[in-house]
Amino acid sequence: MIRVGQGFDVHQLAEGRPCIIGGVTIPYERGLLGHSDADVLLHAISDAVLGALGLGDIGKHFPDTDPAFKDADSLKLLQHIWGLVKERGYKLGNIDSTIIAQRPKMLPYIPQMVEIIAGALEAEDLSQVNVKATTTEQLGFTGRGEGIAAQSVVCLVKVVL
Ligand SMILES: Nc1ccn([C@@H]2O[C@H](COP(=O)(O)O)[C@@H](O)[C@H]2O)c(=O)n1
Ligand SMILES: C[C@@]1(CO)OP(=O)(O)OP(=O)(O)OC[C@H]1O
Repeated sequence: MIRVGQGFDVHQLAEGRPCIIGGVTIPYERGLLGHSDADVLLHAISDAVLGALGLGDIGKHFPDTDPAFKDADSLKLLQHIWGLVKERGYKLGNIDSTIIAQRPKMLPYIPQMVEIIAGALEAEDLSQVNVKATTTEQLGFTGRGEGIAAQSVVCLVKVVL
């Protein structure tokens, strides 16, 4: 038995904020704005995992009106969600994600993101976790550098005992 989910998220780029993507703090002149640390990639992954379980979305579990999640570490939110996966007897099949950003250049940071995501999702092998990046060729809000988007698709596999 497998279950598949997809997630998509967008955060605005703003001055005076750290640029945290996939759990990695990337040196950049601006960062992502949100109620939490605004880790757009971990949010897309969280939504993909919740979608696979039929459990709604990240805002349902961690409302952006709740002060408890102000500046929350999105890795901790994902780890909590992964607990729900394990409770239901699933493990990671594979996950594939794309960061949509004109800048900064993500490629140097992707191996570290993969390690962090693989840790949170308890992957048996790093090949189960793929992260890609693309520009939008200077088109649209991502192309103008107004924000960064991310999308993710996950496959969960029922653990056979
Ligand atoms: N923010 C980004 C965007 C892209 N990359 C890498 O560059 C490659 C080419 O991007 P195009 O949008 O021109 O197709 C892409 O495949 C990524 O490897 C990146 O590192 N950071
Ligand atoms: C993560 C949460 C909660 O702190 O806040 P944001 O960082 O604003 O992120 P978003 O992807 O808009 O929605 C989920 C929120 O509930």
